[in-house]
Amino acid sequence: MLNLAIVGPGLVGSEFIAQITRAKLPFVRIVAISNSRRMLLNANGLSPASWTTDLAASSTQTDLAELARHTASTATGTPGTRSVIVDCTSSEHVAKQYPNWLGQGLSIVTPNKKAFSGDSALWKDIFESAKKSKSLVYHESTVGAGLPILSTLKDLVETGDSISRIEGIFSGTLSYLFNNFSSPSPTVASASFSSIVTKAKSLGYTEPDPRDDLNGMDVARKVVILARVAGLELDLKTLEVQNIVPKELQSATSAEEFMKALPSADKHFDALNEEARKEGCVLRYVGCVDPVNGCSVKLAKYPLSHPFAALTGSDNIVAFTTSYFPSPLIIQGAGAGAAVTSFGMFSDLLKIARVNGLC
Ligand SMILES: NC(=O)C1=CN([C@@H]2O[C@H](COP(=O)(O)OP(=O)(O)OC[C@H]3O[C@@H](n4cnc5c(N)ncnc54)[C@H](OP(=O)(O)O)[C@@H]3O)[C@@H](O)[C@H]2O)C=CC1
Ligand SMILES: N[C@@H](CC=O)C(=O)O
Ligand code: NA
Repeated sequence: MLNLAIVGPGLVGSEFIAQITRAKLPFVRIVAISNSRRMLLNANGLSPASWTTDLAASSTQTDLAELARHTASTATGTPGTRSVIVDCTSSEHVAKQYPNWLGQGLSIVTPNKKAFSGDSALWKDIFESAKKSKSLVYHESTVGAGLPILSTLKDLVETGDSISRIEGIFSGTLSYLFNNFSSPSPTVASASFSSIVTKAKSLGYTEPDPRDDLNGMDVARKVVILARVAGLELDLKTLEVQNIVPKELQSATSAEEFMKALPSADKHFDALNEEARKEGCVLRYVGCVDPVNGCSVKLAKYPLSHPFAALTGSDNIVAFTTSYFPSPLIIQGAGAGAAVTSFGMFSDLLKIARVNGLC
């Protein structure tokens, strides 16, 4: 069996529960669900049909240490059973628990970027703890949502390839935003910048706080994760990141206040777009990992003939230039949204099931 604790059943977490419920896998059971306030624990399995109302009615306050103890204990003394915490939050506090959880024999599946892009000491602790306790950590959805970007990179590295450059559009939100706002087609009249951000939020592409997308930090975190999986030492603190939020909006005290004020920046973005258009280019927000020339995260102009200019929807695109692939290996597709993100987490879960001989 795989006994799951779902931490953070928000947009992505509830879609994940829906996907595993639809799949009716006989070896998967949810033994805990917790949001930031309440939790449900049941070693025999929670009801996937009524978890929303059950959680809302629960009088048990969230206690992550108790949740971990409970979840780990459901596998104790039961050969062939593994307990997995599925962290669907964007919380740094939750991410900091991973080394301890892994040490208790719990495995981790997560789309939360915080643990892998934060302090490099946390990265080391996580993987050392996992190795020591033979626990598993999978985080495919932290880069390009469900697109097989990290598994491909890991395979390249582990088969002895040498990475020359990883370049791409890694934000579903910024892809959707600039594909619509800065279209290569002269006949497409773009909607206002602020209204496209609002649409991206309603489609579930943005971070819980859309400022984390627009300030470049979401892409920066992905670039750090890619660099580290490629074997480089990179830290958020030393990476140059272009924040596209105009200065006067940077002091907004909440996401709501920021979204309300965003239309005042529309003229600024219109001017940037017009400047690119006059040069025969479009605007795209791009991340790059380059072991020799350095890593970067910035808004840049691309000619209409460039593959980045032809992107549509919330697509991500990544080009790996390596010794094996001097003509780059390219992965492209929807890179944000609850369905594709959960797909990536579900595939990670199946990897754990395979290691355990369950499928
Ligand atoms: N949307 C996308 O396309 C993608 C998202 N991701 C990542 O997926 C993750 C989830 O995003 P999303 O579903 O949009 O986020 P939501 O804001 O919808 O959900 C977050 C959930 O986390 C819970 N939570 C927050 N802090 C804690 C805590 N300390 N303890 C327990 N639960 C907590 C919240 O509980 P409460 O309701 O009580 O606050 C809520 O249930 C993020 O890390 C995001 O970066 C990754 C790839 C793509
Ligand atoms: N907000 C992110 C979600 C996935 O990581 C994005 O837009 O790509
Ligand atoms: Na991915």
